Amino acid sequence: MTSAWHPESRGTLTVHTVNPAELNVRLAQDIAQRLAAAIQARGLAVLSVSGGKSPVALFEALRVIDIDWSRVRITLVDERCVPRSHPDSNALLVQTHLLQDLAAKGQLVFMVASTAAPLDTPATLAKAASLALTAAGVADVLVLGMGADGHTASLFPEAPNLTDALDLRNTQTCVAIELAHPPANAPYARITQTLAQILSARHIVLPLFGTDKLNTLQQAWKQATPALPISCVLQQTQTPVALWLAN
Ligand SMILES: O=C(O)[C@H](O)[C@@H](O)[C@H](O)[C@H](O)COP(=O)(O)O
Repeated sequence: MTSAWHPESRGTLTVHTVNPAELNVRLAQDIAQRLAAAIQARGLAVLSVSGGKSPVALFEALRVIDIDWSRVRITLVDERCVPRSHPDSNALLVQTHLLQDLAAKGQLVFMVASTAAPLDTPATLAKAASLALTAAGVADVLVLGMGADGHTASLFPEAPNLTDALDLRNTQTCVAIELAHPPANAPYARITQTLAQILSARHIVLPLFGTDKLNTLQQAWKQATPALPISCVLQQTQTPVALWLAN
């Protein structure tokens, strides 16, 4: 973000600009409060999380907060098509950093991304993940990340089926994404919630650190464009979105 640009809250989009050292703790508290309120209201809560590196500190801050984790169902916003024991598996990331602590043991409904069954293809994994998402129910909180290229979840600008995945009339909840040139740090086929599924959440949070991402955010702030899939989340007015920015 250029120093002159500070996004302001607008409509269903709330901006929290926070001291970087406090951001994950404050966001974890906000998420925990929302999950506790959902448990109070409906007897259970659903938390849907993205992978990547950014959420690790958030998961560590979240897992020590004392809510009734046995009533929390956790799903993945997206997953790499690797075994769940693979170091780049988002499922493993959640298992390692969020569920490590007893207090965070929860009823896990995971998007299935294990290649345990050798015949599993990204398409069959996406189907299995759709079933898991349906079983979990509407996400009370959905945590997004964003790449400097403007992707979110595994909705990458160059995904061959991006138009379908962004089409709000698409009734699929999860689709396979197979990129001709996947990111070097995670060169895998993926499965991802569709935009419609992401926006079915009751509340979306997007924590962002780093100037490169804030510069991308500034572009996405202007208009919705498939060239920056995150812009389709920022420009919609159906679902509350909270941006948590490090100042
Ligand atoms: O599986 C993934 O990689 C994530 O779901 C992805 O969408 C992530 O949120 C962004 O790529 C940002 O990743 P970082 O937090 O590592 O920058």
